[in-house]
Amino acid sequence: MTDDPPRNTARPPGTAPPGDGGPPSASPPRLPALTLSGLTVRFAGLTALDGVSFTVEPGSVHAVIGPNGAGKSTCFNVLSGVYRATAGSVRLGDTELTGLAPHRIAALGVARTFQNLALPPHATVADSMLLGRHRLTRAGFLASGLGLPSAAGEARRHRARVAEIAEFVGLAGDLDRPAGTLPYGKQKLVELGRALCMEPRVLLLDEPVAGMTADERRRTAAVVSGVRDSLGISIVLVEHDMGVVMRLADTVTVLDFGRLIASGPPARVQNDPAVVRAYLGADAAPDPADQEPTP
Ligand SMILES: Nc1ncnc2c1ncn2[C@@H]1O[C@H](COP(=O)(O)OP(=O)(O)OP(=O)(O)O)[C@@H](O)[C@H]1O
Repeated sequence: MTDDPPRNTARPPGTAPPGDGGPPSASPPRLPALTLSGLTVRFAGLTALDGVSFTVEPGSVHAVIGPNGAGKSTCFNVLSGVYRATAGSVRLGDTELTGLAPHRIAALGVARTFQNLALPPHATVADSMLLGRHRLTRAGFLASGLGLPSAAGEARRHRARVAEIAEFVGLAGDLDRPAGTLPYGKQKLVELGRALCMEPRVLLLDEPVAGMTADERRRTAAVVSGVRDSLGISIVLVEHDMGVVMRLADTVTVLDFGRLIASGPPARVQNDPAVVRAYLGADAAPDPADQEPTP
């Protein structure tokens, strides 16, 4: 893969995607913040998330990091509706997401990618990405089945939007290839493209660069920052690659044993003694409480 930044050929979210019917608007509406308040998840005696609260500001990249077992995936699974919170809430703007089924949360504009590839193995890149437009499709089963002009027109508009998004993520030349035959890094970009095809307001990225070569990591990081900068979509990023986290994130929240131990700009969080201790062990950084007071 090359390392060119993505070209801004995609329309911002909320500006009438093809097939969605509404008028295009010149300036995108202000996107809502995603707010987690006191989020707690317990599994039979184990507290995987313990009263976690933070806000993902609109149009920002918010990384959630922490050692293995810290609760990052649990947090993602609650945000996307796969797990139910034991207590606390998740809101997108004024809309309560807590307890909604995954498809309802997706319909409200929260899209996610998965840690492991979840692409249909034989489908082309274009068809895999079209799956992301399912909820925006208006033509009924009958109209599509009978090949009515209205359905054909809508299908054409969806394919045009898929082509725009493919260009944005750097897959314009791969649309007709079976997704399963592409290099791993490009397959992950197909997943990202499919999530963008949902015209999301919030994108949840679960370890987007895991298993990639250095080149693929750079390319994917450039696409992710393009999604924020050009499309204004809020991104929640769970990622173990600290280089990518520090480069991309506007805010970093650190979890450890299900608790939030630090949250703030990357440079500050990186030097937080509690974070250093969580990653490197109890002896790695002095606890300020243990230090002799200076005379
Ligand atoms: N469905 C489940 N049932 C029981 N325990 C679970 C379940 N999902 C997660 N856990 C437990 O909750 C804790 C947090 O797990 P989680 O997968 O959220 O951590 P993580 O930070 O994503 O870890 P990793 O970086 O290894 O993926 C762990 O102790 C894990 O074993």
